[in-house]
Amino acid sequence: MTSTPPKRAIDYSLYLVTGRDLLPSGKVYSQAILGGVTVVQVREKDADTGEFLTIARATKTICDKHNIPVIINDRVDIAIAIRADGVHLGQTDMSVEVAKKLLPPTTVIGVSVNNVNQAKKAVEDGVDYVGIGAVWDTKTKKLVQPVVGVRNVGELLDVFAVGECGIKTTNLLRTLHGSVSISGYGLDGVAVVSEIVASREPREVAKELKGIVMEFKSGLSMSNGLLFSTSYLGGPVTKENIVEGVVELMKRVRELNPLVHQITNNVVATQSANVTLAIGGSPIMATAPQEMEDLAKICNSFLVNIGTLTTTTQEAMMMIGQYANLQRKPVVLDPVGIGATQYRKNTVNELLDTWQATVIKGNAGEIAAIAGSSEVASKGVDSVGVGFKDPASAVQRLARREKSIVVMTGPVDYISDGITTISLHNGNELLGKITGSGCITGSCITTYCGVAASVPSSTGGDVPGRMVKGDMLLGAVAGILVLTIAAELAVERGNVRGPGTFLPSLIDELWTLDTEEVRKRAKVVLHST
Ligand SMILES: Nc1ncnc2c1ncn2[C@@H]1O[C@H](COP(=O)(O)OP(=O)(O)OP(=O)(O)O)[C@@H](O)[C@H]1O
Ligand SMILES: Cc1ncsc1CCO
Repeated sequence: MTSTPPKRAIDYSLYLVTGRDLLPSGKVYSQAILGGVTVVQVREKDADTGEFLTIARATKTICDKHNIPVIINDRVDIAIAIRADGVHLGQTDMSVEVAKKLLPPTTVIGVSVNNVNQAKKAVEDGVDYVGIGAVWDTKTKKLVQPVVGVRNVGELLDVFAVGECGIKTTNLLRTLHGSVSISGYGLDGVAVVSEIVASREPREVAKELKGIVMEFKSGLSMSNGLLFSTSYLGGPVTKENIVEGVVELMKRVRELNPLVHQITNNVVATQSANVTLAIGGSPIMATAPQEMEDLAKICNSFLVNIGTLTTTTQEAMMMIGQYANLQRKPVVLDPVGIGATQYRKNTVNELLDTWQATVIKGNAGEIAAIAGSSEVASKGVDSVGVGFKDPASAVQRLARREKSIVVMTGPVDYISDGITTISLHNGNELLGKITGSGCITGSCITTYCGVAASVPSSTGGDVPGRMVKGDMLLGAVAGILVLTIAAELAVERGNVRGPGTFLPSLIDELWTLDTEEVRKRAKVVLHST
């Protein structure tokens, strides 16, 4: 009996797609490989057969020297001729079934997929890997299929795994993070074209890309795929640990006076800045796109509130989130009134497709609109009705889908990072009677998240590969608890006669809030979902 030799095991971490661009000297090639490229695909869409063969052979010679596998795009005959390690087939190329008949059984076969049905078909056909793409729009090739988008990759990963297109050093970590599937699968690697090929420093670029992929993969395996979970409260997640964590954050904000950038609406800008000051932060409300890059460098955290969206603020919002992701600093999204207009919906979708939100905060109507649920309706910026039947599950599901902390406000507030789900039962109904109480909640959350990164974990550090360091779940809890407990105190003081006198009293109580009061009053419930 003869047994078939095994296929070559391929490390897909950094998958370079190229062709003659890196030949003939081969120097750039070697540099890219030395920098960390783990597999090369030769893709030549315009070359005739003789030319393709020459390019493929030359590539194989260089890759063999470095023991790097070579995959041929589309041309099964060329793969056979040069004894390539694999073949990559597009949806309009030769079928997997026919390719398998022609190729030696040791040849790895990969397929490009763009949606779940194509991924399922590839698995049925018994391919060795799938390339999901294009994840971002790309100038490298004319796209014949729609862009998948980072937030939709996870759904495909639950079927199968690997890399993609349109990846750059600037969006790589966000791509990896945003693609984790609901059940915790991540990409095995990423396919890169122009970022390396068009670079003057291919070795350096490859090294940087490889470093990010490896850091992410190690974090994902350390956290059993739950990389987007951000709780490490210094021990088990208990009510006591949560409240002590909040107290620590209150002290930190007062000590560190974090700089908190806020693009917010013009209804609440002044009260948001005052609330930020009252809890110990330093607000800067800036909306010009031209200043976003500078602000991203100096601020601790960022709030994006779409309450009075304009084309200018929309542009600034697109920019600040990307810069925040690059700086690995927290960015909080408040999708005010998202259910009211198509413009708001489209903008929020575009923002979430472009950058990773650390926290998404909204009332029940806003959370339902983002989740695509019709269970809760909105009226303008307000939520209508009693809310979700199972609010804890609703926030947990959305947190998993968006890989972010989700906060849903209301008489009871629900918070989840996709793993831990908490409800908070403090507050006063006057909070529902002033405009912008949700918006100031966003300012508080952003301020505490800005210092959460600086609170060392007593469990011994952070999981590598996260978008931001620090316990962002705790930052979100702190924002809500501080505001709602201060509201209780403001009303109990006795000089509040209605919404008009409530707001200044609330700001006073935030200013003087004692950590002991928070320990005493915090009503925290942990949910097992
Ligand atoms: N009836 C209530 N009882 C106690 N706390 C409340 C009540 N209503 C709202 N809150 C608190 O007020 C804060 C804001 O929540 P709310 O859901 O009212 O925001 P919102 O609808 O987005 O507000 P806005 O659109 O005016 O900014 C939360 O911290 C929440 O706990
Ligand atoms: C009333 C209102 N309109 C746009 S933003 C805002 C503040 C409360 O969300």
